[in-house]
Amino acid sequence: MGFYTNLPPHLQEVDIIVAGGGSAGCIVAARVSDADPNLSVLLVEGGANNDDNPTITHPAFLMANLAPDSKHSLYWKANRSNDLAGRELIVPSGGLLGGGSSVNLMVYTRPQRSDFDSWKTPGWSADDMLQCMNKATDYHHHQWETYHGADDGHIHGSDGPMHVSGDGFRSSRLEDDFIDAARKSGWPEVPDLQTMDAIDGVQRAMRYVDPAGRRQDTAHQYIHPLIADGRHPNLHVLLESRVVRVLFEDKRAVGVEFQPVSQPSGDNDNPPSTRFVRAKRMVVLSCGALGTPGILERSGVGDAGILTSAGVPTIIHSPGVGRNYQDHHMMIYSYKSTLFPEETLDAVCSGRLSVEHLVQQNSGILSWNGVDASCKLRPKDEECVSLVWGSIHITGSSLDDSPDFDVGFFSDPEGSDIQMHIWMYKTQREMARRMRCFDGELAWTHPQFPSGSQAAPSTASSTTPSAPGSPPELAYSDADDQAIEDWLRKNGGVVDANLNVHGVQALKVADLSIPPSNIAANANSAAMAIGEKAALILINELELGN
Ligand SMILES: Cc1cc2nc3c(=O)[nH]c(=O)nc-3n(C[C@H](O)[C@H](O)[C@H](O)COP(=O)(O)OP(=O)(O)OC[C@H]3O[C@@H](n4cnc5c(N)ncnc54)[C@H](O)[C@@H]3O)c2cc1C
Repeated sequence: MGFYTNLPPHLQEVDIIVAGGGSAGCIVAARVSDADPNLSVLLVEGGANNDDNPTITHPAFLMANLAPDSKHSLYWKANRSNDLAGRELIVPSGGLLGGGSSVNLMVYTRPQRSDFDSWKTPGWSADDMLQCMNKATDYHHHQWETYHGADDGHIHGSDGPMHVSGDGFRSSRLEDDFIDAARKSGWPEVPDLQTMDAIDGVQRAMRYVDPAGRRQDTAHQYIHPLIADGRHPNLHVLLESRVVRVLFEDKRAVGVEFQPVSQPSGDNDNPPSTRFVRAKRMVVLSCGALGTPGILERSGVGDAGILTSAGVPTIIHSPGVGRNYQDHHMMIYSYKSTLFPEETLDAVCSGRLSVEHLVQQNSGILSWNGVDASCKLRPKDEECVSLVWGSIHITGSSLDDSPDFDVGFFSDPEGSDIQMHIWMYKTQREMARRMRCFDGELAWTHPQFPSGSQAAPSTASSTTPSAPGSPPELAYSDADDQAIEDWLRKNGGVVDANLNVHGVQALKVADLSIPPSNIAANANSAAMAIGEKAALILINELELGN
């Protein structure tokens, strides 16, 4: 059977609990349960099953999962921010089995080599992570690609569960138009921008969509096949059950407390009823960059001051938990075009074409995610450097206490992060203006320039720090530098290179909350690589399959 919304009596204790069934969590649970049939694995997911749900499997319905009332996404409300004109930003993340991979835009992009190497963590170099990304993917080369002999089969994966293709519906006229306009703006077409080295160009987009037009999410590609094949009775998935906290005995993780979604939330006088499940060998947290910090803090692992204010007894003072939140800022500027309606996703998104009609007709447009070209453009150093971090912390011990969530966007006192956006705005606008189908800006999605302005220029200013004062400079040896780096890492870090949470035993984290710094790409490939890496670490440590 494999899927439950009520934990059956025989599953009160398992070997491994994976909390959170998203991009990384599904991979961890599937790989370790497949490695050893004697190992019982329980994946606990807060959201619903995604199995064969048409709004998930058909790429064209992607916007339905991001509607304000969608049960497929979680919406994290940030604090009101003066840096954002007084707005309370909402950050979405996946909220059902498959997590972000079930609701994302399916764009296949990968980090740059320098992103991984800058983590400076043994075992997590760009070469290590390339192997993990490739383990997850089966890349279908498209007819337009010419590799100049570069791809000897090692750049992209060829036998992983997640198919990547450029097949299915494409709005070819628009795609060619954009690529041509980018070239006129000085950005050439590059056949493959996902080599981890290529940069400064535009590419015809590849997608996490298989050649038959189905979304590739980690639940459909890793979990469902194992549950269906009848050979993995050791893999169990508990759905609609939100993990509240990790249970500890003598600082060893021994299970989790969870709250079935069907339970009323309760209040101070009548707290919601919760349940428990025990893990004999390991608990792995994989609830995402916004979900995992709260679980750690409710469990007593976090900054002691924050835990005390929230009424949670401290088990380990770990000041890095919930700190250093970084994200990709996404701005959408829209343009009017001379395209025909069938060359856009408008009719699907607006509801002019119904889901039922399109599915009945098996329409080709169902396979389309609306992204036919993408680019990776690097501004010059003097144009911007963005190093702004936010944070997310609990304010109370219950799942329903709203987090204290500071996105940190645009909060750099030097303004470097906003300069990045100004650069991006101008760059994309020059491309759009060079497209043949360009028919003007959709004004309300653009900045409101003063009347009479030609919408010009605000240039980035160099923000070189002032020179040090009069004392002679200290001389540092390489070993001194390493010592400083180690101290900084320990002070801010939450997990070690094997994903163990500092200060406790039998607890690991495997999701996008662990990277020391952000990556320059859409994040799904990195999240999946973390899942593959975590599985390798667990299989090795627990000597599974031997
Ligand atoms: C709208 C959107 C569009 C995106 N587009 C792209 C794209 O085109 N290409 C790309 O590469 N990347 C894209 N991304 C990013 C990418 O999908 C995510 O970065 C990635 O899925 C994160 O993986 P994760 O494993 O860290 O977390 P998630 O995939 O978010 O997994 C976390 C899981 O934990 C569950 N959970 C949370 N709290 C609890 C709890 N208390 N108890 C139990 N379960 C819990 C959630 O329901 C979820 O299933 C997009 C993301 C979003 C939100």
